[in-house]
Amino acid sequence: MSIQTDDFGKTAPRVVAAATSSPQEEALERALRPKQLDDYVGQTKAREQLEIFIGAAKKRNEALDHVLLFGPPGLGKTTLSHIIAAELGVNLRQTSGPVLEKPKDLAAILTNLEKNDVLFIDEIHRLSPVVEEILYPALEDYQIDIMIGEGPAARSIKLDLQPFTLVGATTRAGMLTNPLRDRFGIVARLEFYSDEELQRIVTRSAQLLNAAIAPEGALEIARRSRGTPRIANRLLRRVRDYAEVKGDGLISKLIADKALAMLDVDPRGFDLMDRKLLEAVVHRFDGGPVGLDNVAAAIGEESGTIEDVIEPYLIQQGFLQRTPRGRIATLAAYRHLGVTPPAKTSGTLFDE
Ligand SMILES: Nc1ncnc2c1ncn2[C@@H]1O[C@H](COP(=O)(O)OP(=O)(O)OP(=O)(O)O)[C@@H](O)[C@H]1O
Ligand SMILES: [Mg+2]
Repeated sequence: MSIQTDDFGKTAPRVVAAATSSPQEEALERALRPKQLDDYVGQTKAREQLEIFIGAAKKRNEALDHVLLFGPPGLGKTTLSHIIAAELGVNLRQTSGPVLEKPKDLAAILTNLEKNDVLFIDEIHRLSPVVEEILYPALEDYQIDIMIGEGPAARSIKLDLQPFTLVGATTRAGMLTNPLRDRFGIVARLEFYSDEELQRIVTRSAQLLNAAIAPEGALEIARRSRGTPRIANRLLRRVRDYAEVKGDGLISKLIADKALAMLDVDPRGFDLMDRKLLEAVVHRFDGGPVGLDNVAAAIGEESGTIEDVIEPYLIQQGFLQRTPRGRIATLAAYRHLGVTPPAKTSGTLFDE
């Protein structure tokens, strides 16, 4: 039994560069997904760690320690979980936090795992407390307590499980309960990719899609993908269409540039929502600091989406700062919008 995990609870309002994927896109993504650690570009730290721990677990014929993968959408958490199972040479069971409604849903999956299998729970921060409860002894002692029968005749029995590895993925590590977080032996934070890494991903994907691409064309797509492989692959497909209709099929820098401009992806890779957010902070809140909820109301977006999907890249790129008093637009944000920054600037406000 494997469970589809599509888009539970994820909002994907952005047409151009939403980092979350739609069900149709899932199928396309599967085709482009690297299958081995060697093909997994970037994330050097996470990859090196996993290489060692996977090697050691295999040598001892033991289950790999439980792994928590966290980071913004589209950076390769699901991909990495599949690779972990493939490298270990074991089965992968896939489910997600919101799908597991009752303890028995999880119990059914756990009791069916074979020795050293990988159980992948996506959006693990959305597990219900009662389900999480039965996960603790499973993770620690490979045992679960389940209730048999109902009413006065009900009793709890202990079941032994096969040793297994839980791979949990989340965009919000902060929302995990402490007892759950503490049970992961390996914690890997996925980072935004560099232009060069994304260029390699785009080039590889173009090959798989049989699309002709110039290195500068691949770089142009890479530079405008918000550090995110999912977006890079998505832009590649759109640019390929453009190249076929408006050009001779080759994805050159010029073609990529024109296609991306048509798609409203600006030279920094920001899309409409990114610009809307920066504009709101700059124009409506005088550059901040402004609280997340106020920004959310101003741009008509859920605060969770802003926090998980939109702002991490803006912060990483130095266009926005997250402070205890709220969000602040940096000098780079003013420049990007072509707005003159206010004359009076406190020192901390604009250190880039
Ligand atoms: N390191 C990588 N090398 C090559 N391609 C990658 C890499 N990481 C991700 N990709 C590509 O990006 C796509 C999206 O990755 P993936 O689905 O694993 O992201 P995710 O982190 O699970 O996102 P979400 O949080 O939305 O579930 C994959 O289809 C894959 O083709
Ligand atoms: Mg995923």
